[in-house]
Amino acid sequence: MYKSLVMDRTAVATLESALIDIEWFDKYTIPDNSEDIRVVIRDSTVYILSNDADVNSRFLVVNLTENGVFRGSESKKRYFERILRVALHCFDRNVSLPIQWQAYHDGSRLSIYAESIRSDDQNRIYFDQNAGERGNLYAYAVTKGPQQLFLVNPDMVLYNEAVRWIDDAIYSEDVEQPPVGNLGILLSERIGTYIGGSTTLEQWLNNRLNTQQLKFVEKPHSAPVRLRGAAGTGKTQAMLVKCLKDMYDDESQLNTKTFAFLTHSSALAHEVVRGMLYSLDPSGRWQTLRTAGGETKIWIGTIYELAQQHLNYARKGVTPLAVDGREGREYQRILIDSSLKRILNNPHIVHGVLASEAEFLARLKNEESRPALIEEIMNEFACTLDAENIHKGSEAAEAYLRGRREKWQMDLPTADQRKTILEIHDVYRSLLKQERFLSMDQMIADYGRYLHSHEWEQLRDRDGFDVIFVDEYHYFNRVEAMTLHELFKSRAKESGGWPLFMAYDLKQSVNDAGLGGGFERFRNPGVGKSVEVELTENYRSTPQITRFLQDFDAAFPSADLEGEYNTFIAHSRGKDGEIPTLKIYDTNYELIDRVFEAAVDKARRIGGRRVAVLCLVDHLFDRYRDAGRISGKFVSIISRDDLKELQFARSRCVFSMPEYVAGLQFDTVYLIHADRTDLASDGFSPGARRRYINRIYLGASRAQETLYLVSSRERGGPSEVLSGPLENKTIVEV
Ligand SMILES: Nc1ncnc2c1ncn2[C@@H]1O[C@H](COP(=O)(O)OP(=O)(O)OP(=O)(O)O)[C@@H](O)[C@H]1O
Repeated sequence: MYKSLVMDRTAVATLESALIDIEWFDKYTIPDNSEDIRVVIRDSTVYILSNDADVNSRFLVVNLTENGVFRGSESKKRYFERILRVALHCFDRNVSLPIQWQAYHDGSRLSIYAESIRSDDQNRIYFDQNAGERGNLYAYAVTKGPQQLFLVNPDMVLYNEAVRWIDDAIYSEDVEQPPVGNLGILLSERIGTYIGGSTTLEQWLNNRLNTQQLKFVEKPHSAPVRLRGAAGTGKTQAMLVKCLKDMYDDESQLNTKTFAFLTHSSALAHEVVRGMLYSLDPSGRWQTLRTAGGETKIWIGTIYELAQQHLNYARKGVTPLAVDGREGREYQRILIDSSLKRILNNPHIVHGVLASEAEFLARLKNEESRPALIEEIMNEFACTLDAENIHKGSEAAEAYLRGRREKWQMDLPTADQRKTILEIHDVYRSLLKQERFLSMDQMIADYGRYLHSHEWEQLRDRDGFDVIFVDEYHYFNRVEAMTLHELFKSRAKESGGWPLFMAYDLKQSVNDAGLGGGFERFRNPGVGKSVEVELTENYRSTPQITRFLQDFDAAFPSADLEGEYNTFIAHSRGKDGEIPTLKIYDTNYELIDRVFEAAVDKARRIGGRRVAVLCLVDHLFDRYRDAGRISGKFVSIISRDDLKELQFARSRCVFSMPEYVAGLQFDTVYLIHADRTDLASDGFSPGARRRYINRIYLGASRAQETLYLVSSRERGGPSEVLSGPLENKTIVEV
């Protein structure tokens, strides 16, 4: 019924974190308790305006007609979410666009994918970022499949009609009263606001931070600092307090420094980090700050997004393959499986290279242990070959064949075995190429080269940063970590080193990315010798859950990882709660039925986004997600980029795997399938064992109040790693 929608920046930011249902798109109304934003209608345009809007503001204009952005779309909600994010990106410059959206620029025109790359239709949404030549963002069309930007032209008559009444709407007193009934919108908090609570920056600095956190926050910008601490010790919190404090301090002085806050996941940056910043300063002032020279003061996002900004891949028609989500990994697994099969049919390998490697060949051929083997190979590709830019025929390959291997790496004692892995890798790369996919590691390798180019040498003092914070440093592989110091402006170096602040907990990493390049890169991350600050008090979990985590700690291998791996878990600062429990069911079906019954019951009482069922086994996770018996009971998070789904949980619980909810916390966690079978199988190397234990630790440490571990007799009963805690009664069987 309306032809266009017009919103100012603050209204966009408010709606971007709101829960919007499909009904909202019938009327575009806002609840009347929202003090900051209001709706005004003029002709056939809806204006959603905040108190900040004035004639000089920049506006988002959306074409709602039949030829507009929702044309034929079943998923207006998702399209609209993306449009809002593009608007924030365009207005603030410090909000990045996830690389999976494949943003493509041409002059002021921009297009992105309208939906997840998992969806079949390849619709793209089109924008003009300088509509009417006054910096407005006009979302004007959608096409099936990508088209040349200059061929998709905006309807400017509609645009002019939409902006004609802006001034009038801003000063208008006649605000639309919302009808009674379901408006389809709930103005809600970001996920990070829930983690950060309602404590402001000042309160944190005056009386909340503990001594160690304060010590970290007060560190000067003259050397890199590494912040180590177990899960829930307040690493992210301390990093954000420091980031905001340093930014505001600089603003009140010379106001020259620019800051970057990097994480490994785009959604974590956008939902959690920004939400926590909003908690620290609800005015949101930090996001529009500029330096005296007019530069955006803070940039928040992933290193991939920075790489994409600089390399502009979308223009070149190649798609980076994201592997930290379930689908990306599954796809990678299929490619590795095909590559392996091809190699096993290659007589040159089977009868030549592996002629005297009967045992290894049998391992490659064994179909039963294939999934575990593929897992190992995937880790070898990501954390050694791709991370170090090693491939068949390259110079580095020679060193790979003969070099010494670290204990954490896949067990490949002979050159012939490694040669075979290189061959599999080579086939895998050609399969990727056929699909015009680029792995993230290849993208970062290219980015590393770009950062050494003359072009960057010219641009770094304009586009680089003075201070860089890196959360989740344990997810950064060696090559990614090496790009960090190239991102500084050249003036950032003070006497001792560069201001790089990194937080990590190697035990939370479910792959070995953080181990590549040895521990030296933590102590000296290429920008000078780092100073260590260790956090030891757990603020997330109850004393009972913390005691279980301490006990479980003994299951980790130690010694060989030079102290960086070990984090000390001291006591909890939380209130007392129940002792974590272990539940054992006879069959997988019984397990899943009972767990979801209980989880949904709890979700109804305390809210779905506070209850999580986390599965430890990939194939079971996939199977259950499609199982009719629990459908409708959960929202699933199958990649780190799905975090927004949490907001739609309501009375359903969250269903995911530990690695996709890293950085988050839940009141209640059911950690399912901590079964004996997994560690008992032959295919498990020491590395795979460590990663498995990391996964349990990561999952269990998401719980604040209540933790259940759940096993199935069908898969051998409780995992052996639980025997210590069971003996010490830090977990009790019920
Ligand atoms: N000094 C403190 N006093 C009270 N609460 C705190 C303190 N420090 C952190 N917290 C709270 O503890 C919770 C966990 O903090 P945070 O997410 O920063 O931990 P983390 O070390 O980054 O955890 P993880 O590594 O598991 O992601 C948050 O709710 C945070 O606000």
